[in-house]
Amino acid sequence: MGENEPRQGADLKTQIGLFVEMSTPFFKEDNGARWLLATVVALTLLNSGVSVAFSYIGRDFWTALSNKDPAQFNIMLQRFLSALIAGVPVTVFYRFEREKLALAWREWMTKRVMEIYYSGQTYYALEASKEIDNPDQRIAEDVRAFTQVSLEFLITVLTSCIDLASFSTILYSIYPQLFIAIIGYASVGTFVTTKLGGKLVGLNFDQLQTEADFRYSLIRVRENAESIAFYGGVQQELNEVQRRFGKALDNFGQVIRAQRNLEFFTTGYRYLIQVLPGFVVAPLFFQGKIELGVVSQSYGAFNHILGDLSLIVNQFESLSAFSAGIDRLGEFLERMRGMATIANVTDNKRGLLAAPASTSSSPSSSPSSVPGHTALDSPLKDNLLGDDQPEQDDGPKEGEGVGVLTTETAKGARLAVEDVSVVTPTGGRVLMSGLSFRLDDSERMLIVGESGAGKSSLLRAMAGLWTTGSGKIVRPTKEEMFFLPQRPYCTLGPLRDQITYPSSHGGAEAAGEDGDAEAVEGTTEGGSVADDDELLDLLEKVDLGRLAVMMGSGDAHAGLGAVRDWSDMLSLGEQQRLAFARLLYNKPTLAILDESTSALDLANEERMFALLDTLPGLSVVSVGHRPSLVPFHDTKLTLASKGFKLESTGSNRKRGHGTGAPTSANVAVADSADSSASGMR
Ligand SMILES: Nc1ncnc2c1ncn2[C@@H]1O[C@H](COP(=O)(O)OP(=O)(O)OP(=O)(O)O)[C@@H](O)[C@H]1O
Repeated sequence: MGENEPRQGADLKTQIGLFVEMSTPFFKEDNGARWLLATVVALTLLNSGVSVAFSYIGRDFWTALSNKDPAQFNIMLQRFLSALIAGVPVTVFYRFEREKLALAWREWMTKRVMEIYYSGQTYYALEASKEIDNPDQRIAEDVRAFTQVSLEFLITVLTSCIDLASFSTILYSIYPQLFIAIIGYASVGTFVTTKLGGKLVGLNFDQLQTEADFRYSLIRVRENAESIAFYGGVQQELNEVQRRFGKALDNFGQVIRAQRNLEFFTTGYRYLIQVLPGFVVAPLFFQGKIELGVVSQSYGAFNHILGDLSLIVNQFESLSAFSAGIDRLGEFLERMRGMATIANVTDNKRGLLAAPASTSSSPSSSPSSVPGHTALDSPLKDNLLGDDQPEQDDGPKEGEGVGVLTTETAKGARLAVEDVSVVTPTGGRVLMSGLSFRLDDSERMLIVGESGAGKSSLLRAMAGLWTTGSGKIVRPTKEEMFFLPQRPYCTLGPLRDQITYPSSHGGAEAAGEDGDAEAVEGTTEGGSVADDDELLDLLEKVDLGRLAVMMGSGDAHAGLGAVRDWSDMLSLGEQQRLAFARLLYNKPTLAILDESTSALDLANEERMFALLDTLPGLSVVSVGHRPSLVPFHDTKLTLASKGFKLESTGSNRKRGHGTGAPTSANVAVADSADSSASGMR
């Protein structure tokens, strides 16, 4: 995860703007939220009333006691009990409704941020751009802190306003000059505190980041434990984890030093309050114009008001942590909003938290939200391209501005690559240019070439993940296309989900995924919409039938509901075979396979390719190094540093549908490619 340069917090005006932009949409969009807020405000007022009532009742109670007045004492006792009956529910509900609002706000905001993050290919683009560190922490932690602290702050401000209104009147009536003195004192205090403590905002920002980086390094070791153990690389990992921990500690050292410096002022500020009112009203007292009781009353009022006016001085440390959180969240949302993938589907004027039009439903139900089966309709041009980069008609050359590789989807289409150049999104390296070919119904093409030649990158362009370059790619809709990435991916959830992924109807509900701990390890109930027999049949086909039996302790149907860490448990080859079962289940018309049999023995490889024949009309583009792959394909595209070459493999494989040899279109392209294979790198 990227480790950004230490940064300064945004200025106050920007922060206030960000705060308003991030805090208002919940209350604008959700009627229930407005009611809840109104209830909380009303209960805050009532709660203040309860405190005042108790203070008066307490005063009279003690007066009756000291006056030895039993009748008055009994009356006060009754009043106290009545106030207790009325006051307790107010105080309890005041707290409960506040927590309820905080919970509802967090739920709304976290869901909205996740919708934005998972819409289109934002999560992928953000990861590729490396510009935002630890999005996980921003979604999980920063949103929670934002909603909670905002609410606390709102309540504090509200209570302070009520307090201020009541005690200002008292103080002003005692001595107007004292009132003016208090305003001046609080203003100077606030100004000096913000100046002295300004550094804390940036330091708190860095603290959040360094802590997240440290946590990420620990998670990486856990996730790659086996590889690290094989390499014996634990010392190096430990060094890195310690380095990151050291950075977090160093920064925290700076935080406490900045806090210490600030406290020299704030502590003095607080002590001075003890003599300041006396200093102002003493002349009046010495002249006999006021009594000692008035001096003591003015002290009480002064302290109340100063407490209210000194919110910033007293709360600066927590406010600075809060403002660092605003910064991180604002940066995250702004970066996502800046991406074409979001900008295309939303109205930018509606603000940072506007819902992406493409994800009105929950992110998990959208196939575009998950790796492995990519959304193909929203290219990431701004993110992967940067702003103001010119479009090019001709193939780009090294060092030139980067153009846009356009992609078109057409239902029922296969694949047409028209004069395509692919450029790396960072560094602008031209991987290939002037590439054209067409893949028809049932045709299969193998892409080969030296490591780093750009094979996977061409697949990324076909999937719409990379749009840097030029030319046009026509492909089927995302539902008709299936992509098996180089690294097999196993989703969290039961075995059933591993086969149906990314179709969401396979078993998320069946696995009881509403947050129960059972989803981590164990066996879940069946009851999926998907036909379990069909799923077991698919497992048999890819030679994984015993897996379900084993997981279900002899009952294969029960085994489909077993939840394990599949990526960890299954061998690479087993995961690759599982991916083929997934492909068969999803029945695409175009399959894109990136070295998807690299971990299989030759017999299993043949078996997997034979399974592809069972999907009628399926066209395949695969990438692979092994010569054994050639007979399973009709054409071969060779990518090399000097150019590319497209040729027939001469395979006489039996097709499910279509002709037995490369089409005339392909042959024509192959010829021209042969003669003009140039313009690369
Ligand atoms: N996000 C990126 N930004 C810049 N360069 C990248 C990025 N991703 C990959 N590259 C570079 O692009 C080149 C082509 O990578 P690609 O993964 O397409 O190679 P490949 O032909 O599939 O290699 P292999 O056979 O080793 O998998 C490599 O030099 C790689 O370092």
